[in-house]
Amino acid sequence: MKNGYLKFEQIGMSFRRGRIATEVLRDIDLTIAQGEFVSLIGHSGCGKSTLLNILGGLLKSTRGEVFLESKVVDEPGPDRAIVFQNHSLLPWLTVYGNVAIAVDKVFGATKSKSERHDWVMHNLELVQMAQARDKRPHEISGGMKQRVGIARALAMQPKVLLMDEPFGALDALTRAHLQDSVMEIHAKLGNTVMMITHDVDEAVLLSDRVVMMTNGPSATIGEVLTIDLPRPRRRLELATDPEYARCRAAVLEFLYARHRVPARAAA
Ligand SMILES: Nc1ncnc2c1ncn2[C@@H]1O[C@H](COP(=O)(O)OP(=O)(O)OP(=O)(O)O)[C@@H](O)[C@H]1O
Repeated sequence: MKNGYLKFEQIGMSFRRGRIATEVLRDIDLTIAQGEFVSLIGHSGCGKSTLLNILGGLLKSTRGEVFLESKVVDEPGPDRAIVFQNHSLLPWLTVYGNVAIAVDKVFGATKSKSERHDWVMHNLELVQMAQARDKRPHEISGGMKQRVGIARALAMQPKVLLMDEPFGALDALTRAHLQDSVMEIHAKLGNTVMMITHDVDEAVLLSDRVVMMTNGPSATIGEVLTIDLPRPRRRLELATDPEYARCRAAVLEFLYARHRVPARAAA
């Protein structure tokens, strides 16, 4: 595991509306090792998506830089694939076609047609969606759509997988299945992952570290909690694990005692 693989250095972000600038993020310093799974948690509106979009190259920070393998991130690229909360599949393409379009774009010049086909199928198998290859998005469930979105992102072989509340729109059971799949895939491939979540259990279950953000405006990193639970992690066993309970309590304490949403804090 290489240290300092991904670095946020003194990131600040302000949005300007007319003559008024609002500072959303300030002084974000974070170093992520290769293969690490990091979750970002914080109250709504604190700037989690803004930070992820800066890493994705979709937004340019007003201060500071992001470095991936020592190179400045300043535009979107296939080395940082994003999975959004609401799948962004193309409705007119099949499950296969939705993954193939990304594979053709990234590997069109380096892999043959049959290699690309095998690679699409390999990634659909990783998320258990190979059987549904000929279906279109409207014919499959929300959880299945998210699986295809994850397959498409993984198929790009990104250096970093960015996930913005990837399971937020799913029911609890589907969510649990997908969390297990993501843990298995992470164990198999060793991807570096940065995931936004609002779910404390999800953050503790999946992550090597949980990055907790203070409330906005001018949000920053309040605390970083290392989750020292051995892998593979099994949710049923963890339910009674004292270290799991300690980590969970630490995140809850940060969010609901020390950084309550302003409206409630004032109440
Ligand atoms: N393009 C933009 N222009 C102006 N303000 C923006 C823009 N994007 C985000 N903001 C503001 O920045 C703040 C942070 O937004 P962001 O979406 O990053 O928060 P978040 O923590 O991801 O929220 P949530 O958990 O609700 O998704 C909000 O106040 C939002 O209104």
